[in-house]
Amino acid sequence: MGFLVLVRHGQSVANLANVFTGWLDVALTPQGEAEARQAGAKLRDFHFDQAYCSTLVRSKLTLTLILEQLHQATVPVHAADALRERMYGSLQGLNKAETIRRYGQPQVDRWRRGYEDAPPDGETLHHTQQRVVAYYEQEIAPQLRLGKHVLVVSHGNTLRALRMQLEHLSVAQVEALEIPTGGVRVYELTPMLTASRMYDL
Ligand SMILES: O=C(O)[C@@H](CO)OP(=O)(O)O
Repeated sequence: MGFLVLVRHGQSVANLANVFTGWLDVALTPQGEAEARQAGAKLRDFHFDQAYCSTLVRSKLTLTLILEQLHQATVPVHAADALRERMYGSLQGLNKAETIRRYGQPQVDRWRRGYEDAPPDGETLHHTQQRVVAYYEQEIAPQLRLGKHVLVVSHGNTLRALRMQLEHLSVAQVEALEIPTGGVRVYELTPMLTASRMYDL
C-alpha cells in the first residue's frame, strides 16, 4: 500500500519575525531545525522511496534534517519550483502586524486565507493550488499508484491547497485550515489513491 506524508518546513527566520515570506528564500531558525528533527523522530517507523521539496532553502533543509534523523539520507530527492510557497507579491518582506494596522484585519485575513483573494501582485490560493496539484498529478501520484512511500516537504499555503484537493475540503474549510511549522500529516492510500486513513503525527 502506498502512503504519502506531507510536512510543513520548520520555523523560518521570517516566521519568527512575523514577516510575509512567500518566495523570499529565508533560513530556518534553531527552533525550526529542531522542529524538522522532531518531524523525523515522529516518522521513525516509516521508510521512504522518494522525497520531494520546494526549491526554497527552508523546505530543502527541513527535508535533509528529516532524512538524516531517519538514517535515510540516500532516498532520492526532487526539488521543484511547483512546490514553492504561494507568491505573496508586494506583501513579501512586510511585517504582518504592521500590515494589519495599515490595511485592517479583515483585508489582511482575506489576503492570507481567502481562496480567491490575490495579495497585491501575488498569487491567489486557487492559483497556487493549480500549479501544486498539476505537479502532484504528474510526478507524485504515479509513484503512489505503484505503492511507493512518498515524503513531501513544502509550505503552509501549498499544503493547504494540496490538502483541499486530497481531502475534498470546501472553500470554507480550506480558509479555516492552519498548518503548524513542522506539522506532519499521513495518508494511507489504496491503488486508486483513495485515502483509507489520514492522520496527523
Ligand atoms: O508568510 C508566508 O509565506 C506564509 C507562511 O509562513 O504566511 P501566511 O501564514 O500568512 O500565509
